[in-house]
Amino acid sequence: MGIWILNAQVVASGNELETRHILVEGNTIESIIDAASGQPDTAGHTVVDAAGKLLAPGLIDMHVHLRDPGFEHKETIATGTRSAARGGFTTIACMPNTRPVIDTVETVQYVLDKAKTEGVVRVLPYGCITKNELGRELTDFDALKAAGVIGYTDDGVGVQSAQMMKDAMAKAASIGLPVIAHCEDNTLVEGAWVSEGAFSKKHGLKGIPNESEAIHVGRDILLAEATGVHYHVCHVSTEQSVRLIRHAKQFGIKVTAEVCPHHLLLSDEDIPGMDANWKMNPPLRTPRDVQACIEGLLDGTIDIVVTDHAPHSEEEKARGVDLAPFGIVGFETAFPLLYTKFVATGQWTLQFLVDKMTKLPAQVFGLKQGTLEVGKTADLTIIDLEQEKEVNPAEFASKGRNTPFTGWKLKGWPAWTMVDGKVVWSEQ
Ligand SMILES: NC(=O)N[C@@H](CC(=O)O)C(=O)O
Ligand SMILES: [Zn+2]
Ligand SMILES: [Zn+2]
Repeated sequence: MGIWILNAQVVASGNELETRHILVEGNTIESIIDAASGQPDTAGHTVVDAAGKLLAPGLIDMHVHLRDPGFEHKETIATGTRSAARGGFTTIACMPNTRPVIDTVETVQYVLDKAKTEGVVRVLPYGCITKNELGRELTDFDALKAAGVIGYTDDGVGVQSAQMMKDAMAKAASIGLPVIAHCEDNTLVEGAWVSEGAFSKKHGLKGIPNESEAIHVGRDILLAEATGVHYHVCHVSTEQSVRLIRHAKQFGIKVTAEVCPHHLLLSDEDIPGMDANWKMNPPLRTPRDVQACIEGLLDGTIDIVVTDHAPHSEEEKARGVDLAPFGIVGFETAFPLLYTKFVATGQWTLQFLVDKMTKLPAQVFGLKQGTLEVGKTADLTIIDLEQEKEVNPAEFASKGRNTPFTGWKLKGWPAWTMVDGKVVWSEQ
């Protein structure tokens, strides 16, 4: 007995949709048939009616924070993966800035075990570049790889020493895994929480300059060229970073990059006041930077979209902008935000958005998921492109409520998520 998904709208190309019936048996996509050839015999099978809704490969998010172990008051693997499922994600890659950080085989094992027993989506862990993310000593890359990490990163902080980064890249290159970099030069940031721009000027605040990010991007591109590593840039937010990555790609350097919905949709000029739900790292930059990120995504300089889902407790976010931690949640608003603001407005095709969240992340990180094909594992997402509702953090499956998008009226809400042939979330 399998599951027939009937009358699903699948992306053909551009904005063109085709109606398909899809049979899932066990954990596999058994057949995909053209609806024009008639209704299949569904006797003995479960039927899911997807009429009028988009069926896409399960969304993939290569940059998320699950907070487990150590910060379970912010999120757990159980709540974080449910939040991901609700956002239409079926594969997520989690950052190692937990407590303890993911810098030992035991912690990798803990995350993988917990994901298997309590998680509802695929969880791929990253391991730290340096022990405790302190930037002083490299972790055991070989042991972490054997334990199952898919790349190395000190996300949350930048690797300050160029020599340390070069050693990390050389080692990662020798064992065929990528280095994923949070790009931030601490000496240029010191205590600021917003970028240098209209908001910081208006309020007389010290601003974070664009160079604090781009200086690392430039440095690391040169180190990637020297070592031959696959270098992936986290949460690109500045015009200068986009320019450097574009140039590096033209030179054939193995660099890839990601951008978050908030850096495509918000600038520092949108910050309403001293509200920590608008505090994230990197900060919201100027409208010019937002434009550069959009252009970078459109011309392929930026390869993929990620959420950087970064839940914090309400109590932590209420400490005031100086003391509150950086970060906003992202799983449950990512697709509706980008669909409503870029696809429904005619700026991007639906195919472009779906590819940036499925096929391309799979390609960049060498995953077998990300496409809709017979014989593949059934990781699927049904999205209601027409349903319109307001962002309401009280409805989130995440423990985090920290979002600047509260009250935004959006379309394109995920309605049903399947991982490995099992329905892990359904609107009804
Ligand atoms: N993005 C954030 O603002 N915060 C992240 C860290 C990070 O992604 O650098 C976090 O762990 O909270
Ligand atoms: Zn980061
Ligand atoms: Zn992050």
